[in-house]
Amino acid sequence: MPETSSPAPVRVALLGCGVVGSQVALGIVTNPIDLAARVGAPVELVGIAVRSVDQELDARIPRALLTTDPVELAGRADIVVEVMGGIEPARTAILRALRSGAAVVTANKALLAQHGPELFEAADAAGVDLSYEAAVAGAIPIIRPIRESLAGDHVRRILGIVNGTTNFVLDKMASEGLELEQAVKEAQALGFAEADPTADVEGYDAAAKAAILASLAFHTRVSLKDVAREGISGVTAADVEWAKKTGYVIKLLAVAEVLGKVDDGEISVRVHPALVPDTHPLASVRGAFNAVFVEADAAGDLMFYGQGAGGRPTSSAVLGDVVSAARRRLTGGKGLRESKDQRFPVLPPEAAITRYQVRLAVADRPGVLAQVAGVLADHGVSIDTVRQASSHTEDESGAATLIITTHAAREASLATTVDAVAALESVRKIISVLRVEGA
Ligand SMILES: NC(=O)C1=CN([C@@H]2O[C@H](COP(=O)(O)OP(=O)(O)OC[C@H]3O[C@@H](n4cnc5c(N)ncnc54)[C@H](O)[C@@H]3O)[C@@H](O)[C@H]2O)C=CC1
Ligand SMILES: N[C@@H](CC=O)C(=O)O
Ligand code: NA
Repeated sequence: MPETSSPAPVRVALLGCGVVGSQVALGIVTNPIDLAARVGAPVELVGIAVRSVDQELDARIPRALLTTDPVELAGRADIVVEVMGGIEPARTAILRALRSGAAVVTANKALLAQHGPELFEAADAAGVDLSYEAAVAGAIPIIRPIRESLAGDHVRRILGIVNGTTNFVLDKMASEGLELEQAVKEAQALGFAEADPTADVEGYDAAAKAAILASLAFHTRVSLKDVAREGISGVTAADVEWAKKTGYVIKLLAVAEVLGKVDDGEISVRVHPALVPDTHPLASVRGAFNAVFVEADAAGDLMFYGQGAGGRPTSSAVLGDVVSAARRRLTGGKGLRESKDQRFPVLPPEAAITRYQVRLAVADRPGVLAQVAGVLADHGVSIDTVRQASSHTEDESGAATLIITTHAAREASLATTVDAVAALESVRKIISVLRVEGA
């Protein structure tokens, strides 16, 4: 019988062995036969970069692979998996890997949203893959569907719950009446939160993911600084309670949409807490789960749902990218190029079109509602619904509460209108202003 030579192993370097990295390592070391069968060659873990070689490690992960030099390790592998987080040394290590001809798999949305162009150019120049399925919505396959499956369609709008921590926190506030800080601590203990949870709470993590999704969906480079961002630290227990009473739930949403012609318009990309009707599919997304709702011209509405955070779920997306990159390594061919030919202008935040629900405390006397409605009309903002709660509310004693929901208008005119309403003598206080999406 002729002797067939077995293919050389595909060498994988793992940069980071924390919540995600440890699960990736376990996926490789505990599953070698399956991985080899899927790839067509053995997959060999050649090193693991960590901050300290004394860090806790699952006994199945060989300690001998540990190093504290991620940049050096990045130069001696066929595939480099970056799950350290942060900007440096992740950026330098990835550039080193790409320039040495290695494919890179990363979960680092913060890095991609800030330094994407430099990294994609290095990947294009080397003709290798730079894959990042885990960077948006953890385990949910969303990068590949938008980048590849929908590449022949026009995406009009993306509405996503893309941060597990804040969804978990808002859910805990609504269902168990927990305070925000207490719920954040639980999310940290469960491994959902970023190293600094401010990135989750203040919407930076979701904004980075929104930039990545918008870039792919609209074939335009969108970076973190293009995304209007507001986190959930201003959301109160009373907001959550009123949302429920008025038929909504509060979600931190990432919104990316084309305004105007689908192939020649302008795009708006933003992250903010929003009231979502309790009948909308996104309203039923609980805990740390994520969901991305995509509206495309030909495909219509699509929804992608699953675990958006956590070590094991996220490792599924990382390992999927590793298998794809390893297969390409074996079969040959260049990595996928970045698609950035459309160049839609990105609108400033004030040009976004949205709806507001304004909750305000007003003097409890006749004629006040008409006054407030008059100000809205003067500013060309039309009212969808008004609700008046009984006097002596919890928000302001001796006052009545008005809850006004507007029709869609430019963000700038809605903001000016709220200022004009606040200036009325009969208005004691604007208690909260929340945007309404998905209605
Ligand atoms: N935890 C999650 O649910 C998800 C995390 N991600 C992303 O995955 C990446 C990693 O996140 P986690 O695993 O949660 O972080 P982690 O903090 O649990 O782990 C980080 C690992 O990288 C190592 N590391 C950090 N800086 C290093 C340096 N300078 N040199 C050598 N090693 C270094 C640490 O020793 C640790 O092993 C981040 O980019 C994060 O945004 C993405 C999706 C979900
Ligand atoms: N901190 C992030 C982790 C996944 O990207 C989140 O909470 O979603
Ligand atoms: Na994903």
